[in-house]
Amino acid sequence: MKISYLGPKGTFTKMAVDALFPDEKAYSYATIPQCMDAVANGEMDYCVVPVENTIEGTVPITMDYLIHQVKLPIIGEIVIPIRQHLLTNRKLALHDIEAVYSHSHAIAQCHQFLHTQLPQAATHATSSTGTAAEMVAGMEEPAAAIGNELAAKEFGLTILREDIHDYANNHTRFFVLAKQETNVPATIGSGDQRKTSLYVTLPHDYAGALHQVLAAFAWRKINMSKIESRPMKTGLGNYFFIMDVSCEAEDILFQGVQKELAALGCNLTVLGSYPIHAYKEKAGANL
Ligand SMILES: O=C(O)C(=O)C[C@]1(C(=O)O)C=C[C@@H](O)C=C1
Repeated sequence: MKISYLGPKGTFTKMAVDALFPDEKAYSYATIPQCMDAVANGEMDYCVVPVENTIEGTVPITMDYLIHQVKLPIIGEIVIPIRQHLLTNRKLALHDIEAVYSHSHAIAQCHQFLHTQLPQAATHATSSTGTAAEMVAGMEEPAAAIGNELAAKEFGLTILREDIHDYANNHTRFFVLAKQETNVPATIGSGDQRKTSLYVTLPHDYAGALHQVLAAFAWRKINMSKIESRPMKTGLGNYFFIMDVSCEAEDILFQGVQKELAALGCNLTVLGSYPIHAYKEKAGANL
């Protein structure tokens, strides 16, 4: 089994891969779209991609690429705790740090820390937190990376400040994508708890359109755990809606929703029905 993930080493995505596929070979790619392409073109069996963070919300590149570019079913989900640390290649005083490197989502999770503790430092977005750690490891100038303990270990960095994310409850949700709906690998979980992700486009803009969509789920008592609007990229004000619901796409009630929305002229596309992996933090792990 081959799994692609956002590399190089020491990324949060790698932590998710290690939890989901402890015994499989994982291959690092430089970007999230490259991870997905590798599954679409058959190089890899699965990819693990970040989709949503407690502090910063959706990872737009993942959802946009999944919906507009590659059609890969979601076959699993994992949520892992995120601890952001300030990493340097030597002992430095905070006021001497001139630049901070990290993934844009990691920088966004630490805005307040950067604003109050490192006002002099320029921030630079990198393709992942692992890339930032790798870059900072080789720098002469006083710079820091934002990343996890795994990255500190992999690249021999010092943790100058621990837990610099602005809100204590910091978690990121990851999807497992496959080329087609398959038997889900046992480590992802067969789970009693399952979800379906989908998106809905409205036929046109009219009063109560979204209300009608929501009502189709509501009166069938299908619980919706997330709804988000994303631009259709066709013109200002044109949006579609991504939703997560707590049932299977095969559920008779869900099929009723599909029929009702079709009758209203809406388009409902299922992105996947999948189990939720129960993440267990390793005892003593500082991750
Ligand atoms: O850069 C990493 O370490 C990643 O795995 C990417 C990513 C993300 O895109 O949200 C994953 C988890 C954290 O929220 C920060 C960054």
